[in-house]
Amino acid sequence: MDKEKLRISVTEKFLGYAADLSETLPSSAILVYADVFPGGEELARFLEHVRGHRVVLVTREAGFEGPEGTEVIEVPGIKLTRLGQIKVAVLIGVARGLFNHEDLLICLSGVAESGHLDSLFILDLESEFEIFAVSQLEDLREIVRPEVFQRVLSLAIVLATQGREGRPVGTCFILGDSDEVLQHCDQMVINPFKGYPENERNILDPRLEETVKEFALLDGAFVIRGDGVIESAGAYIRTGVVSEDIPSGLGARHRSAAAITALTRAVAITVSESTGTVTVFRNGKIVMEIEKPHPLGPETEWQRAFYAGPRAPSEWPHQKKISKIP
Ligand SMILES: Nc1ncnc2c1ncn2[C@@H]1O[C@H](COP(=O)(O)OP(=O)(O)OP(=O)(O)O)[C@@H](O)[C@H]1O
Repeated sequence: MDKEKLRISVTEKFLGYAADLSETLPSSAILVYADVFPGGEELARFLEHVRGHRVVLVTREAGFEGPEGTEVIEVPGIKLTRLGQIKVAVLIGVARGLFNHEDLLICLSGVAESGHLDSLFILDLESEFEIFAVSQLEDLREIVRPEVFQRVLSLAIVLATQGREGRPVGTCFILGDSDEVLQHCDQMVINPFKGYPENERNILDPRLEETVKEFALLDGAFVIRGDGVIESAGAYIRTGVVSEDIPSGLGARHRSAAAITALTRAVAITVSESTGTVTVFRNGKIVMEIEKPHPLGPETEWQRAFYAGPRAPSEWPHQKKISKIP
């Protein structure tokens, strides 16, 4: 069989299963990893099929506008595992208020740049405690702007995956409730952000990316206000008095991150130097862990035949046509 046809037919089959399931299950949304499509045609047919259902497209492409009637979640431009992509998308969705613990999601994913969908997950957010404790983040918007959470999560994933100058990096970002957080912190080193005007130290400013990555090499944690202003880097969290809720077996960085979220309303995002795992903490609990993807081995003949690579959504030839679907 022609390789291109084979890839498209697998993707279409998965889209077909998802469409059938959306009729059978009381699902609240279908999440589709949009970057795997070789063109926009299959998606256009799918959207016609599932008209009336909520479809959320997940993409690594900045500024991508989905076809009319769809919502878009932008995930970091980093290759993640299939489940990793879904986890990050759900996490950002919850932080933005798009999903909550009552949602049942049908999720379609695939290997980044493979050009086809190959995985279907059904996630009942209330019961997926092994994957994420969604309810811990539902009030997050009250203290952290969603775009700040999204930005820091992306930075953490980039640091975890790429490290700095070829070396792994470990760090911790504490977001929100920063006045209270600072009450539990001492400086490990001189605070490099001290004295700068607020508009020059906001994490949403893309010009700060390299600075933040550089200061991630310092011992200690970043303390960031809910609106993105970085209050401190190199902060040491005093973890003397903490609740018993904190998971056992954590190292000092992860333990201090859990502790500060038990003591305040902040959310903490850690990057582990030893494993490359990104962990999100709230209320002293682990909300989600995103494992570092392992580098792929040499391609097999089957993979070469199959993984021809998709086009970016903006390059889809049918982008114009599908944008008309209500
Ligand atoms: N209380 C704390 N507050 C802020 N940072 C801390 C604290 N304790 C440890 N750290 C930071 O964590 C670093 C690593 O500590 P440790 O290896 O014990 O933690 P870990 O949780 O195992 O993290 P990793 O997985 O990154 O190794 C320390 O060098 C220090 O920079």
